[in-house]
Amino acid sequence: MDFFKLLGAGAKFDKARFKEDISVFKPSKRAAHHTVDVVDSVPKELDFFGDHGRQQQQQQQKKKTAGVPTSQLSGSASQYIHTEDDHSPFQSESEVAEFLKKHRIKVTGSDVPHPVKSFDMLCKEHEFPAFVQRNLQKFGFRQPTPIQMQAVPIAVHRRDLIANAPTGSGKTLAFLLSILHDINTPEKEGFRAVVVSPTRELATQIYEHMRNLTFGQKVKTCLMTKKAATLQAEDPMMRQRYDILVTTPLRLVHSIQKGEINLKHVRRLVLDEADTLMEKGFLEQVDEILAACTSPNLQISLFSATMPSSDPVRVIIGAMNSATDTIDQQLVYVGQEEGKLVEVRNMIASGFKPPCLIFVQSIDRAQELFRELVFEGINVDVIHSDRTQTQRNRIIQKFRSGALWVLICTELMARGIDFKGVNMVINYDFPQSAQSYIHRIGRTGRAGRAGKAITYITKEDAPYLRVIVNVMRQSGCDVPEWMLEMKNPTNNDRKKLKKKPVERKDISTKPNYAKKRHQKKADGQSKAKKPRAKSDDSE
Ligand SMILES: Nc1ncnc2c1ncn2[C@@H]1O[C@H](COP(=O)(O)OP(=O)(O)OP(=O)(O)O)[C@@H](O)[C@H]1O
Repeated sequence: MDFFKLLGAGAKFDKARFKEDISVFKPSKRAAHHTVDVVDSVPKELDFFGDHGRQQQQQQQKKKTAGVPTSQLSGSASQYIHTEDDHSPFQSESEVAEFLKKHRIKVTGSDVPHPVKSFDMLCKEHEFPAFVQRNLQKFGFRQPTPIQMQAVPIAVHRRDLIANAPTGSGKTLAFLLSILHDINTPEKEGFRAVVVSPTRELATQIYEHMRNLTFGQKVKTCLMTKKAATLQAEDPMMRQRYDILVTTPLRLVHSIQKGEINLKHVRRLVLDEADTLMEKGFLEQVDEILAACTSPNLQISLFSATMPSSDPVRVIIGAMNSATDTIDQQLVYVGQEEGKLVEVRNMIASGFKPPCLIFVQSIDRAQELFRELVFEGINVDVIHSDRTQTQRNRIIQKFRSGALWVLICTELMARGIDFKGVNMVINYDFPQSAQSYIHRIGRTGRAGRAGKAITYITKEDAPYLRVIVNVMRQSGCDVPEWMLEMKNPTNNDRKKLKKKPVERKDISTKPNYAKKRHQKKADGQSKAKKPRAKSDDSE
């Protein structure tokens, strides 16, 4: 059977150019004789639907809408933000069940509080202070997204919570509102709420969001930077001035270890991108933070777009991963490593719609790609954890303002960062896990906007391709049948990939002799360079 005849939307394979590679993608014998159960093959923690039925429904729906421009699909922005005509309290449990179904909200746990239909209902029923509703209006939040409808009422009832909702679906506002319900006036007893997030960029974004929500109020939020930590260490009275802390784990652990911070009054702890924070490296730090939060009233909330299965009250927002309908996901086979540069250059030459984020798997590769693209006549820069904080802040600000068209980045930028208008994400290097894929492509298609995600595949990536294909299929993308017949990587393969990325040739169009000369020079310089410090960032 010629599997490549079956190529459909979502995958680009130049059969003439790569004819020798076709065998790499031949299906496993086992798979070729079975109907593939897509839901089964998606990692358990990402199977948010848990029902194959919806999967098929989605595929049928997709077929019906084939050919319709992405921007017209399912009302785009309305994917998360539905305007409810009826704001009256729920009359019966069956009405609640219907509402949850309509908004694709799944809740597990006992005695779960009802969702709310609007911010008005939320603020009235749960007695939020008046400024919250005022500031929601002021900053343009008219109608809650599904995660906000359900997670906030749960949290205000002082329940521990695990919340899974797609990238760009408003999780930040959900946990900030839950904190503000409890902590909305200054009490001068030090931090009473802590939000932990894996990167400084994300922490800054959360801090700014909270500043907007508390606009005009005396309740104070502190972003734990090096400077803030030093100031608070020098003057312990400073610590009493703040009520809410937003921090990265390592920064907070430093302060705890030096005895510069007291978390005994903390009664709300939020872990954002919680699955990352539960991974080795961060977990030890999170343990230490938990040990320092000694209040018997401590309430913990975990938020992420990807999360392993476990128990407490759990809210799952149905759109499985990221902006299901709003991200047009494509795979492009490029053969060898060199094929990627050809693709990127073609894209630039043929005109593309910036802003665009390009993900690579290491800092070295980010720099290499930058050196290649800097002469292409586009505004491009590169961000990773070896750049200074000032540089990182400036680059993000430039990218946000549109002054930068292309931003090359490492995994550092994969999570949480809210660039509203990103039109395209390119996975220049194949992501190391389904989770990484979901978060990376989730930088586009946010809050209902349309976006495009392109993933380059080389021969070396073929054994792992199914990981992404499963996610694509589960989010309703058209995936050619032959891809679904490919072998699933074993759990060991997955673990291996997660630990160490695929080895790749340098990104370079320089001839070999020039590379050697350059390498000699670089070796000489690196002897003088000090080793890279371990940072908070997840790379
Ligand atoms: N109720 C709302 N109405 C309108 N816009 C909203 C609403 N809630 C959030 N947004 C906007 O949606 C965007 C995405 O929100 P947010 O960054 O919280 O997503 P997220 O779910 O945390 O995504 P990720 O998993 O990628 O971190 C933000 O620009 C935010 O301001």
